[in-house]
This record gives sequence, C-alpha cells and structure tokens, in this order.
Amino acid sequence: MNMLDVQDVVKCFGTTIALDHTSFSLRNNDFLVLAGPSNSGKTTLFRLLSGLEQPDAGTIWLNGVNIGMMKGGARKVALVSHKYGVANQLSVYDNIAQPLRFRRQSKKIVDQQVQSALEILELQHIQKMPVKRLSGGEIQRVVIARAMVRDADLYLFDEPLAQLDPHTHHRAQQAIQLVHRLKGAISIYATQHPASALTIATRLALIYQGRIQQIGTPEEVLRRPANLFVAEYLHQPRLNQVPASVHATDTGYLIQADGFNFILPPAWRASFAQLANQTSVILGIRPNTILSTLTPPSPDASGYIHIPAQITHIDHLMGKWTMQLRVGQQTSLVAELKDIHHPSLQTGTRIEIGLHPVDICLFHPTARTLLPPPSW
Ligand SMILES: Nc1ncnc2c1ncn2[C@@H]1O[C@H](COP(=O)(O)OP(=O)(O)OP(=O)(O)O)[C@@H](O)[C@H]1O
Repeated sequence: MNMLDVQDVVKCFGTTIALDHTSFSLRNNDFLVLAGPSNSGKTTLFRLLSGLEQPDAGTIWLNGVNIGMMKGGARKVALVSHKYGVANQLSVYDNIAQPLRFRRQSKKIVDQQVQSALEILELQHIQKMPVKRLSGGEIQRVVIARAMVRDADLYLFDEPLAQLDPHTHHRAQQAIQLVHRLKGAISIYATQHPASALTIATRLALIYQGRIQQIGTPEEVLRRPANLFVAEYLHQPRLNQVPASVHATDTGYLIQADGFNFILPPAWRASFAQLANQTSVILGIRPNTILSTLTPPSPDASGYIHIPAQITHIDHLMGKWTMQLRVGQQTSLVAELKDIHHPSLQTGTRIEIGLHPVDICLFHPTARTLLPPPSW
C-alpha cells in the first residue's frame, strides 16, 4: 500500500514563506487535485516532493521512508511538468526512453516500455519526429508518456494541461487518468483551475499562502467549504453570501435574513458558541441548491423555505437558467435552475424559490470560517 505523509513542512525563500507548516496525508490510489491561486505554494510543494528542493523544517514520508532530505534521483517520484521540459532536439521516442536509459535498463526493456507508452498515448505515428516540431498537445502527451515509463510510487502533475484547447485538454486529461489507474500510485495534480479535473479527483485540497486550507473528497469540500476563501475560489458561479442574524428561541435558533427566515434545531448550540457574543452570521447558498417552485417536483416537501423573488436578470443555455434574483429589500441571489419549462420567465417576473436549510452553509462573520453543522 502506498502512503504519503507530509508533516508540518516549511519552506522559505528569503523573507517569503512559500510553505507554511503544510501537512496532509494520502493513501493508495488517491488522486489529489491541489488547487490554489498563483504563488500559493503548489510548485514549491512539488519541488520538495520530487527532491529539487529540501524543506527548512518538517518531514515527508513516502511508503514509510523519510524522503525529505533524499536526493531526487533516489526517490520513486515522477514529476510531470512542461516547466521541466523535454529535449527539443531529440525524437519523441528518445525523450520517452530517457528516464529508462538513465536507469541503465536493457535495450529490450526500454523498447518494450516505450512502445507501450507510445501506444497508450497514441504517439506511435510521430515517434521519430523531433519534439521541436510537435504541437503543444502532443508535447504534453510526450511529457506524460515519459512519466509513465517511470516506476514511481508518486506522480506529480504540475499544471499539466495549461494552454491546451478543449479537445486536446480532454485527451491529455484522459491520459493522466490512465497513467494513474495503470500505475496504481498516488497522484497529485496541481492547478489554478480545478473544475475540469474534479471529475477524476478522489481528494481535493485548497492551498493558499502556503497553507492547506481544506482537504477532503470533492463532494465534502464543495458542499461544506471550510471557509469563505475556499468557497469563493471553488464555486462557479460564485457562492451567494447573505448576512443574517441569529437569535435563540424556545424551539431552536431563528436565522433571519433580508426576505426570509428559518429555524435551526437546538443541536446547533455548540456551533453557535463560536460566535461568542455576536449575533450575526453569513449564509452561504450555492446557486444550484436553489429550486424554483416551477421546477417539477416542486419543493413542497417538508423543510423547504419558500421565498418570494423577482428576476432581475436571466440567461438561458441548453435547459439551464442562470438568474439574478431580488429577494427581500436588497438581497441579490444567483440561482442556477434546471429544466424549467415556463415561457413567461423574463426580467421582472415574480417567482417563488425553495431553499432547504441543509443546503445552506453558515460562516462566522469575521473569521469567515464554517460553523460546522451538528451532524459533522
Ligand atoms: N526560487 C525561489 N526564490 C524566491 N521565491 C520563490 C522561489 N520559488 C518560489 N518562490 C515564491 O514562493 C511563493 C510560492 O511560489 P510557487 O511557485 O510555489 O507558487 P504556485 O502556487 O506554484 O504558483 P503558480 O500557480 O503561479 O505556478 C511565491 O511567493 C514565489 O514567489
């Protein structure tokens, strides 16, 4: 079983803290999408994992071995990145063969492995061509094929699909998924644009200012973002943020926002204790959790809050409606509604929307952290 444990790793460049006490663990067959904006520490982490840099503090364990200070060549780690490019003068075949020849494998083994990688990545027809004559998408596939012939326990894909057109992007992503599946190793895929990679992720982490903000399954992180930074970074269209007040009542907690209110059960007591003396929260409402009462089945099932709303802007594309809604006096919500068949929907139309309290995240008003629901 493969295991990666990054424990309390720190890396500084002069006064810049690139990684600030970073910790996380991955297990067999985990495919982690590591998302974060520019300068958040993704490449630095990869350089430490692959041995191009050493940590100032902390440890990196791969399969029970502390590899943090080990030379890059001694680690079973493959780094796939256009930044650590291919040899432009060499042919596709020779580029893929390079890591095997470096390890002094026999000619027969080199040929077997290269041919297999060429076939899987559909590069046979250009195997003799020098890399300098290839398109961007073909070069990406050569880089992936070169990693594929490595016998690694950990694969690192550093923004591997940047600048590819949608079709090539899709093919290269399938190739990455294939490498991951065939190798049965841990993979980490770093990107500023996580959306498309989420389909192949088993884990999703958000890194910001050198710190892992949250790690979990994509479902967990998307449904319950640990803080508003995570929510704002991941949600497209963006998470609605609505200020509200909290008041204890006989039956639980009354949450009052502009234009709607609802009750949360007494079990929320521990979460609201984090507010100390404050009575305000921020409600996080994902656009795709808002239902229209025009949507069959209508949200009449118990527990839904019914809210009168007015459409202030509407976009429609292939059965999906993105609407800007006015709720209450001045609250604006973005809703993503699917499959509503109503010809009269237009700017100005008054509709009723349904929202379930279970789908609403509550955040601390100043710390901007999630107030975890009681069942968590
Ligand atoms: N060799 C270096 N010397 C000085 N500062 C560095 C060095 N490498 C990284 N940094 C700094 O460390 C921080 C993290 O950089 P890093 O390249 O790891 O971010 P990133 O998330 O990979 O960004 P991007 O998505 O733009 O590639 C940045 O502030 C960067 O300027």
